[in-house]
Amino acid sequence: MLQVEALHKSYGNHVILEDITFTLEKGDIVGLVGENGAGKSTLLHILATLQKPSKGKLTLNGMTYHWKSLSHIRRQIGFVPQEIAIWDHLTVEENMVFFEKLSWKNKSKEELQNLCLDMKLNRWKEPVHTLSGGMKRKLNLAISLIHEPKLLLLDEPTVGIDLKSKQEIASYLKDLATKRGVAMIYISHDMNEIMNLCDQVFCIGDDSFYDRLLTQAGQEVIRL
Ligand SMILES: Nc1ncnc2c1ncn2[C@@H]1O[C@H](COP(=O)(O)OP(=O)(O)OP(=O)(O)O)[C@@H](O)[C@H]1O
Repeated sequence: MLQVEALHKSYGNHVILEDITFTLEKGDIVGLVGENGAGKSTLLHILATLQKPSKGKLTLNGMTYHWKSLSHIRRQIGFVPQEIAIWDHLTVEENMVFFEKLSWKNKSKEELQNLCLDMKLNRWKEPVHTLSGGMKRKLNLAISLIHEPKLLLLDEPTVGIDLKSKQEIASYLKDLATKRGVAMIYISHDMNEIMNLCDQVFCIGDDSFYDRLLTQAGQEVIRL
């Protein structure tokens, strides 16, 4: 479903991503790990169409990323950014309705509320500024799923979320992958979370620390 061919990204002389090539199939859940500054968020931002690569070809479900016209690609992508991107002064309900209006799918309030409940968030009528950090992350996740994306890109989505909710969200995401064929790329520094959730793991950056750690633990690792 997703093909990434010979992707490069530089800022001036600073090469961040060099010759990245990989393929993702429907329902794949792939971890993306590497040390701070390895380029994980940069790669996810490019896949999410938020940054342009310096070179390389990207194809999603047969459609090539054309950087002047990305709406068809964007419809298929859900992105959970590292920074929480929600309206603090609105309630959970108002945030969900706001983002539903921006999306191209029509969802009833009941469906939107159920999505929050799937993320273990039950503060429907409460203003976001009264929520804990972990609850805001749950809302961030629920928002990314409103338009039923085919490819879900998650940048450290569960930082600060309690362990029980984390495990419940992981099983929800696994269901999305197996039942609806959603493919996911999941950045985390939590190797237990990565090993619990992901079928295989992509490692980037110069340091092979993660490769060794995960291989020793029996995880399938691919160095990009
Ligand atoms: N707009 C920018 N201009 C110049 N350099 C940038 C810019 N954005 C990111 N970088 C650099 O690109 C490199 C990769 O950053 P990126 O955020 O992708 O790393 P990361 O692997 O996600 O790190 P972390 O684990 O800390 O989140 C870093 O060296 C960073 O300083």
